[in-house]
Amino acid sequence: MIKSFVSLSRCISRVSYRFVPRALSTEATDEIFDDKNYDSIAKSVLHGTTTGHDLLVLQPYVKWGPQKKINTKADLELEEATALVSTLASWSVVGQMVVPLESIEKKKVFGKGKLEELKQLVRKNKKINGVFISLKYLTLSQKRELETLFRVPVFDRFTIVIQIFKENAVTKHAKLQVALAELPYIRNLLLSETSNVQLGSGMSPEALRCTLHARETKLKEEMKKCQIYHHTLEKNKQQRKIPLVAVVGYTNAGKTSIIKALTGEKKLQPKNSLFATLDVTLHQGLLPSRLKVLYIDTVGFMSDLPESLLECFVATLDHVAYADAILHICDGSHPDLVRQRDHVFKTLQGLRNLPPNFLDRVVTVRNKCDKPQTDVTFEDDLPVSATNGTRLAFLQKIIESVVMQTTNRKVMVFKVPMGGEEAQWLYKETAVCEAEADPDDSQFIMLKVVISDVQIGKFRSYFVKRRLAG
Ligand SMILES: Nc1nc2c(ncn2[C@@H]2O[C@H](COP(=O)(O)OP(=O)(O)OP(=O)(O)O)[C@@H](O)[C@H]2O)c(=O)[nH]1
Repeated sequence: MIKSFVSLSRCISRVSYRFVPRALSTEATDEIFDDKNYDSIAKSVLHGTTTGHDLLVLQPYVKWGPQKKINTKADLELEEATALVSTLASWSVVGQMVVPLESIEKKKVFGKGKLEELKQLVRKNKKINGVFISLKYLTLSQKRELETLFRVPVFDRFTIVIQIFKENAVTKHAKLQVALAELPYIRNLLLSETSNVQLGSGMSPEALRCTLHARETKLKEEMKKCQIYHHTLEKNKQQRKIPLVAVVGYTNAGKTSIIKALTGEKKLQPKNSLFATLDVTLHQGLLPSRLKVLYIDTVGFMSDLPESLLECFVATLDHVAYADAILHICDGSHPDLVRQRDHVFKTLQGLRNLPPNFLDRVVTVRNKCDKPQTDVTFEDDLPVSATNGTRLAFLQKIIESVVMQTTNRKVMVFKVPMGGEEAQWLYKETAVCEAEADPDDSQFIMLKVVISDVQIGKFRSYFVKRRLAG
């Protein structure tokens, strides 16, 4: 099962067009990222390479006690870890195993006996030129000890995921986020243990601190310059013209596919790849009443990601807090559905500035219902399929009812003069669902519209009050 998953994701072409709305796209100028001093430091700990690595993937698994994980199985975690590696172009998995432990050893991760076994395995197998230990972080001393023992570079989840982020970041905004995300990791790793462990970069801790600080300042300045996207959202939020629907979910659940199906936006290119979307993008769609909405495609979630990596990306989720509806996409065919679903809910609840009754805005759908499903069911989740369109029309109705409620919109019928300024205003400012001539008076038209309280107020002051005053 694991093998077939890995080979499937390998077969999928990685060369695909990523759509970034024109106004939000900013080509990266590479000078900002080109910093030789910093690059040598980063290389010494991240082992980034363009030629890739052939990895042995080890999934440590605590059998009991407080470190034991609930809601998942070691095999599923191993599957996710191998899928992470397979996401990287020119990296591959040459071996994979779950390593049962009584607890995670502070110094060397594994106990003495297990370590000896692994050392023999790695040294004997010439195909292995790196080991991925699927834990959030390894300390510098753990990394160095294991690298000395195995004689190949050792990676943790941070170093693998940061590679994926680097490969997938398209816009300058995303590239800056990734560059900022790795700084705390490098700082913690290199500066927390300098007394016992060689830095490897040949720099004094002070020089290292200065280099990291200078880079952070430079990246943050650049980041400020490229906030176009956030301004667009902010502006929309203030004007509250077009409702926002944030689409969130575990990575690879089908967020982009659902948006593509709901908007008919042909350029969107879903990928069978983890963290394919790193740039938060906006896509316009129409609800059944012809009300326009903006769908926001967001960065996929994944559990066991280091906090420093998430922090930068949580900023991209800020707008979720003021979205009018939140569409939570789950992959109903995934064996680890329960853990993935829980993780997304927990992350959502941890977001800043959440409005009261935030959960009332969340519509949870169980995507990929065209595939064999895991046997766990959640009563309220709507089974849909982005691939064959199952229940998408019904989903749009649900989104509409949530949006209508949160934005105080309602359906109203206006009888206005045919071709008059009231009719023009209603066509411009509201969503007109139906229009028909008044059967009793052909000079008038009946417009059925979706209109917000604010718009009703405006209509009154523009037309009704004026008419009464006149
Ligand atoms: N069978 C089936 N496959 C689907 C469905 N929806 C999406 N997929 C596939 O699932 C994979 C991931 O889809 P995406 O839409 O890129 O997923 P995502 O959640 O946006 O992924 P990230 O950007 O990595 O977080 C792609 O190979 C899709 O073709 C579905 O309803 N049925």
